[in-house]
Amino acid sequence: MKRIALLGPGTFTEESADYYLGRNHFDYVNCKLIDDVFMSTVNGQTDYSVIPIENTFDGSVSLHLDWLVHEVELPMQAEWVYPISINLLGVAGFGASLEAGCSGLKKIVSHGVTLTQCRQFLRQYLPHVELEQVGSNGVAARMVKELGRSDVAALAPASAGALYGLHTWAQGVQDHYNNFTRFVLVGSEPLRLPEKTSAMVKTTIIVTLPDDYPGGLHQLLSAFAWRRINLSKIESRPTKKKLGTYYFYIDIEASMDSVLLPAALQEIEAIGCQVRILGSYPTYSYEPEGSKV
Ligand SMILES: O=C(O)C(=O)C[C@]1(C(=O)O)C=C[C@@H](O)C=C1
Repeated sequence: MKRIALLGPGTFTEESADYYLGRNHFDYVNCKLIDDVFMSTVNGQTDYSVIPIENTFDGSVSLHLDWLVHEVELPMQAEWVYPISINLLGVAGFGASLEAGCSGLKKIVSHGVTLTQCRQFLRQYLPHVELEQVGSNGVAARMVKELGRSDVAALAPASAGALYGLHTWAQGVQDHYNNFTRFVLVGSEPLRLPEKTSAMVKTTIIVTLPDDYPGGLHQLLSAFAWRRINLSKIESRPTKKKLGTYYFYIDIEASMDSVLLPAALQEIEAIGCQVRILGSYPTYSYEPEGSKV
């Protein structure tokens, strides 16, 4: 069985892995912090890591992209998206309805990204409550269970409530209904997900321009444009070498096995750009009741 490192248990990452990987072919290795997730595959304790990299509303998870670019050499081998439905979970007791302001509730624990995804909800219903960030939503739910205090609650997935026997005070409290997170599976060997069909192969690259000069980015993009290769994402990120210097993180809707993409990358290198390929990998879509996202 392949070993998969992920934030867990009781996290959205774990829920998404259950949907896309399942437990028949994979052993999950639970980690408390994202650093441990990355390092377990780097150190060979696991074959792959599952990493959340982007959310519909928060955009890129910068810390995780930075890990992939600066800290580790773990190629991307698959990508999937998963819906994020956030619940308010607690031990029985604070009891008052949300409309009444849950007046007994003093503290909410959650992952920072999840707190951001519930900002309007928190402002509207729980403005008096102290917020505490922890390394994952699973850790948040476990804390609430262990504390056993009715004035502390977690924002976490339904699976965390089931795992720790918590009461669900409110369901789907994220500010936006259409809330999805994109995850990548990284590791040294290619992997086709069992029983899932990939819609497309994508390639992710990092490009550094030789210099800051007029039209540099235009020149880079034209290598894709005239070949009619679609880019689904481009983001500039700091090189971390000097303030005001950037590289481009680019998702391309084409495979490195195609004829056109390697030629485009050669052209970009010929104009002096540095190109690093983070992965060329199948993407998988969430299909609720047969309809594709
Ligand atoms: O803590 C969790 O539940 C996670 O899986 C982590 C994580 C993240 O790091 O972005 C994953 C998806 C959600 O958007 C919020 C948190």
